[in-house]
Amino acid sequence: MALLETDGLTKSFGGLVAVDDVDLAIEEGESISVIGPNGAGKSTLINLVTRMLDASEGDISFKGDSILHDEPHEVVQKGVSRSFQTASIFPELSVEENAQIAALAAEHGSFKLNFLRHRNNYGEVDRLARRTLDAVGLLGQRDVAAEDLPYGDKRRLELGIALASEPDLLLMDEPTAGMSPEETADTVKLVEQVKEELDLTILLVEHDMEVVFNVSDRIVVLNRGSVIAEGSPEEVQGDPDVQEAYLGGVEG
Ligand SMILES: Nc1ncnc2c1ncn2[C@@H]1O[C@H](COP(=O)(O)OP(=O)(O)OP(=O)(O)O)[C@@H](O)[C@H]1O
Repeated sequence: MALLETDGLTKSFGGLVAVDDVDLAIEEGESISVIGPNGAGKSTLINLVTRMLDASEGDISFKGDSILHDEPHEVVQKGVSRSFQTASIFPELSVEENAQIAALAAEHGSFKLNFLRHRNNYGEVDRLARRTLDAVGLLGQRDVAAEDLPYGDKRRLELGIALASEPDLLLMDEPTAGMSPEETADTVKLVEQVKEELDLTILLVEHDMEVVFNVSDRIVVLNRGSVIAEGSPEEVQGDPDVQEAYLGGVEG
């Protein structure tokens, strides 16, 4: 059984079909990248999986159960987390407080605002926050205000916040956007390290092909909402439909 599966997943915005009949199966432990020219539907696909958007048609299942009608926080609690391209950091709070809030938020739904249990469980929140900061290499900066972190470390904190819910599946939307080549290389290393350490399955949306080819077991290529190719980095690279889609993207 695949960890995440989409079946005929479709999202229309008025007349525009942003995601068109997409069947995707991500096995546990895989690193998959979704690539495609601008407007191909990559972000929409992630927004459907995290339940930020309602699907028009089709189904999404996680660990074998449909999550099509779940609330976004329920999906997080089931083990799907998203990092990057979200304003998840509280700038004035310390690095550790940011991680604690993320760990608390992840528990929130399951405790149904039962504050007493929250309090009893504070040790667990604390443990999770520290484990997360350790995994992203920020434990030594736990007392620093988040806004005072250098850019690369802020991105590390964003990753830490996503990991505080102890996900099985980590969705990453352009994790290296705006980074220098060194920061990009560091991020790739970090992602691979946390994947190993925390046993993650990864779905990556990324424009930087070097990053994609470095971290992916398998690549899915979207164009105008549809999957036009799927395979290993080598297979996808040599695919004429993929080259055509990218050239078309540049011209259009
Ligand atoms: N909320 C929305 N309302 C209307 N149209 C939308 C909405 N969100 C996305 N679209 C359209 O859906 C299509 C797919 O957009 P999406 O952002 O998913 O593409 P993308 O592959 O992530 O692009 P990029 O690489 O530029 O981020 C685009 O044509 C876009 O204009």
